[in-house]
Amino acid sequence: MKPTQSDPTVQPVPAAVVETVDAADTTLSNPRWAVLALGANLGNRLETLQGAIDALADTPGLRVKAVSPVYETEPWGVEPGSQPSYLNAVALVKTTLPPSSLLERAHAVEEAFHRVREERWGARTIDVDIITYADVVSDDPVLTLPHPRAHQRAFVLAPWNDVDPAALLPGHGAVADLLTSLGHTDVTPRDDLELRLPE
Ligand SMILES: Nc1ncnc2c1ncn2[C@@H]1O[C@H](COP(=O)(O)OP(=O)(O)OP(=O)(O)O)[C@@H](O)[C@H]1O
Ligand SMILES: Nc1nc2c(c(=O)[nH]1)N=C(CO)CN2
Repeated sequence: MKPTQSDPTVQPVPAAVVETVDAADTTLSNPRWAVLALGANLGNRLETLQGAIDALADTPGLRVKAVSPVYETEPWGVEPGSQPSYLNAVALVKTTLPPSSLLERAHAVEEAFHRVREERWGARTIDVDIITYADVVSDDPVLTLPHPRAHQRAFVLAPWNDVDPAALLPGHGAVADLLTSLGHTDVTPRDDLELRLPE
């Protein structure tokens, strides 16, 4: 960090101290893999998914490394026929952001696409969930890791399995096995649609 020129109260930090602090901050040199699930069932769903992926890619400290195929999926957890169907996809990212900052960024992206939170599992322009962050396990309700319902959701497991067939869901096992037991229930690949990996 450089001292600001304009603030006379800020003392210059000796270069050796900066180096020591940076070296201790393992996140700077140690990006973590995270799996993000995206879903949209209002508005122009594909455009919104792409916009959300592009916005995530514009985040300092975050690189989008892979984007899954797109699936058309039946709304999960609600009365059948009560909501439009979703488009779902998964993005694999590498990030130096800590989990809490990644969640903040996910929420900022949702807000940018006018996500409204009214009811649980209500229809939405965009939802960005953190499915895993490295091998972190946490039961904090603000950020539960892995996502507590990911193992029950073919709309997460099917696209995740496509981009990472060897993936493991901490505490639950291989994604491929979870998907086999669950079946590709209510999820259909949309081979006519494609999300771009940001440059
Ligand atoms: N792994 C996680 N990813 C995203 N949000 C999480 C996670 N764990 C806990 N949360 C919390 O859940 C709250 C509700 O999130 P959200 O409104 O996206 O839920 P939902 O998408 O409707 O349902 P679900 O949590 O079942 O996917 C968020 O404010 C967030 O703090
Ligand atoms: N098909 C589908 N159903 C859902 C989805 C979703 O993304 N796709 N998200 C939910 C809350 O996260 C609740 N139900």
